[in-house]
Amino acid sequence: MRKIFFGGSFDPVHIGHLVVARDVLEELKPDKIIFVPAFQAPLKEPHQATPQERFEMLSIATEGVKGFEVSHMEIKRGGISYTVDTAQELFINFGERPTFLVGADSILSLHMWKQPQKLIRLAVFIIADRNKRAEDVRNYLRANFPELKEERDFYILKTRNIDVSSTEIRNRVKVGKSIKWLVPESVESYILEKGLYTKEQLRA
Ligand SMILES: Nc1ncnc2c1ncn2[C@@H]1O[C@H](COP(=O)(O)OP(=O)(O)OP(=O)(O)O)[C@@H](O)[C@H]1O
Ligand SMILES: O=C(O)c1ccc[n+]([C@@H]2O[C@H](COP(=O)([O-])O)[C@@H](O)[C@H]2O)c1
Repeated sequence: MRKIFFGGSFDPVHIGHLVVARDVLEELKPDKIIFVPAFQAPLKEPHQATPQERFEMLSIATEGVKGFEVSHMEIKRGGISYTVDTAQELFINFGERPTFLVGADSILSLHMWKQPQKLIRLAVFIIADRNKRAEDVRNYLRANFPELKEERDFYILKTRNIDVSSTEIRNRVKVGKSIKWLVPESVESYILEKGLYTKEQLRA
């Protein structure tokens, strides 16, 4: 496995994203994990930070980490960032099924994604078993996509469970609660510089 693509809104990137990517890097030893910030994630409200800001936060958070990269392919494409379109683009460029890393919570909505039947033929999924949901994921995939075979079309990988989401971070910011330690330290000065959140909201 040479490259693993990790899509998301990353609004903002948080330590949960970095820990899961690190666990997958150590376990599967791909050449690269490539973070792919969406221009606009499907099934989500418009993002708070701009695509450029989310790309830059990711670049700062992953700077100097061997094996981590950030791609602007979905930002460049614009519009709604459907994974099937990204998979198709990668398939054409590399001539093989691309591998996507997704959290267990996200894969459980696969039936609502654009052209899921086409997507599952085009791509392979590494599913990060967050919150011990491996059995839920297996049952869900068996019921909705019986043609998928574990260890061929999808892999379920145990990762550390860091209980944080970008929504929680944005909600904490709204009520003036600290987000220190939830976002990578290296991103804090960017956040302040861009006025995304205030100094008080980053306090320890
Ligand atoms: N704490 C976490 N641990 C493991 N995986 C995570 C974690 N948070 C998000 N992910 C996964 O990272 C990917 C990108 O997620 P995204 O950027 O949308 O973050 P999020 O924190 O889930 O955002 P939101 O709260 O806005 O839904 C998804 O596949 C998601 O399941
Ligand atoms: O293609 C779709 O219809 C689709 C629907 C929901 C989510 N996704 C992708 O799944 C990844 C995780 O997204 P999310 O919203 O579950 O955090 C991200 O790369 C999204 O673009 C893709």
